[in-house]
This record gives sequence, C-alpha cells and structure tokens, in this order.
Amino acid sequence: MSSDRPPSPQAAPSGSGAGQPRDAGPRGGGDDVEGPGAGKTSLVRTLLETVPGLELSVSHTTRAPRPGEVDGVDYHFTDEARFTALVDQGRFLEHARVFGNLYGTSRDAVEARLAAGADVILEIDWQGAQQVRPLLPEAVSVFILPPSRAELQRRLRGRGQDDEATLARRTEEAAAELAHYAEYDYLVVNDDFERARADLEALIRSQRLRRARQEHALRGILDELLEGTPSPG
Ligand SMILES: Nc1nc2c(ncn2[C@@H]2O[C@H](COP(=O)(O)OP(=O)(O)O)[C@@H](O)[C@H]2O)c(=O)[nH]1
Ligand SMILES: Nc1ncnc2c1ncn2[C@@H]1O[C@H](COP(=O)(O)OP(=O)(O)O)[C@@H](O)[C@H]1O
Repeated sequence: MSSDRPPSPQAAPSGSGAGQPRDAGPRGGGDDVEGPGAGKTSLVRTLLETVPGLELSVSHTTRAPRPGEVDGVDYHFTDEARFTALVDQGRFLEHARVFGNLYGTSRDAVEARLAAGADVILEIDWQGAQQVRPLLPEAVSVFILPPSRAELQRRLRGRGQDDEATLARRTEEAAAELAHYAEYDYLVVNDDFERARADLEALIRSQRLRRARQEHALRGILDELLEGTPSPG
C-alpha cells in the first residue's frame, strides 16, 4: 500500500485446524490464522522460521497455560479482572470470548510492529477477524481447512493433551469456525503440510508484491525510470 495509507494487516484462515497469513502495508502487513485442529499453529511456527520479516502477534488470554506453554511467548496469560481492565482502557485491537476464555490482540503491539515494517500474523477466531477487517481493511484473511472431518478428529486426538470433554469442545469450536469460512479471503487446505506451507508463503509473497506496497519500496527506481516522461492522462 502507499505510505499515506494506514498499515494493513493480513488475515489468516480459521477453521478446523490450521493457520494462516495476512497482508501487509507499506510498512508491513498482517495475517490471521484460526481454527483448532487444522494445523494452524504448526504452519505458523514453520512460516515464522522460514519467512523473513514475518512476526506473530502474541495474544492475551484468560485460559490456563498448557504444559510447555511459556508466558509472553505462546500467550500473555492473565486473569479476567486484568483482561477486562485492558478492554476498558481500549488496549485491544480486537477481543472475544472463545468457548469460555477471553482472548485479545494488543493494539499497541500490532501497530508498533506494522509501523516497523513487519508482516504480522494474528491467530484469532472468526469474531476477532470480524473486528479487525474494518480496522485494517488491507489485511488478508486466510482460513485453514483440514482435508476431512475424519482427519480433523485424528489431529485433535493426536495432540494427546486433551480429555474427552475438551475434545468434544474443540470439535464444536472447529464446527463453529467452519461456519464462517466464507468471510475469509483465502482458503488453504492443510492436507500435505509442505504444500499448505508453500501456499501460505505464496500468499505472503504476493501481498508483498502488491503495487501499493512496491510503489513505496521502489520509489527510487520508479522515479529514475519515469524521469522526464509525461504523466498519464
Ligand atoms: N479473537 C481472538 N481469538 C484468539 C486470539 N488468540 C487465540 N484466539 C483463538 O482462540 C481459540 C482457542 O485458542 P487456544 O486456546 O490457543 O486453543 P487452540 O488454538 O484450539 O489450541 C482459537 O480459535 C484461536 O484462534 C485472540 O487474540 N483473539
Ligand atoms: N498436514 C498435516 N498432516 C498431518 N498432521 C498435521 C498436519 N498439520 C498439522 N498436523 C498435526 O495436527 C495436530 C493439530 O495441529 P495444530 O497446529 O496444533 O492445529 P491448530 O493450531 O489449528 O489447532 C498436531 O498434532 C499437528 O502435528
């Protein structure tokens, strides 16, 4: 995008299990990923390692940490009172209650990273994506789909961290997400992991090549090439 436009994040997909990328502004962009079991966390982790300039927005949540999760890395873990205070202070770009727990994206953190030129991924649910779209209209949203219901169930069970009640809840959550697939810009099926990773990387690359963003980055080349030529029209 051009430098006089606000930075736009890219939105990633949500769905029954995988992650997603989004769009960037002149200075940077963002992506959203969503949906349990599709493989979004795995895909996003891989992209963060392989794509320079890509960053993940670390959300706040009231959910308890799972074994191995690190405060400030996987989430900023907090409680309802502190989360609500942050909501009241307008500190979240978006926030939502997802199956009993509160989740939110720090406005300051995302805006600072976009301003620094990063492409920012938001791994957020459909409610959050609905809030972000009007705020960051150049964001790209991606919904990551599992290849089948049976494979989704297999992946949800495969993590081995959840009891039966939690599995039932996550299955319900995946179905709720899937109902919103049509709101997303892109659909990526996470069947073959490497293929899905490459699809997401291609989306990020294509966003980075958009004219509005290139115009900003290539100002010097364009000025030199166009020197002395009449402007169109
Ligand atoms: N709106 C919103 N949703 C979020 C945010 N962070 C995570 N989520 C969503 O909350 C849901 C549950 O996430 P989590 O507790 O990590 O469980 P898992 O992703 O199902 O393993 C997922 O759909 C996430 O995409 C956030 O900052 N905002
Ligand atoms: N393409 C794939 N093929 C097979 N298993 C996968 C694939 N992508 C992810 N998984 C596995 O599925 C499970 C859920 O992945 P995860 O990234 O936690 O999903 P999400 O973040 O969407 O809930 C994990 O055990 C992960 O290793």
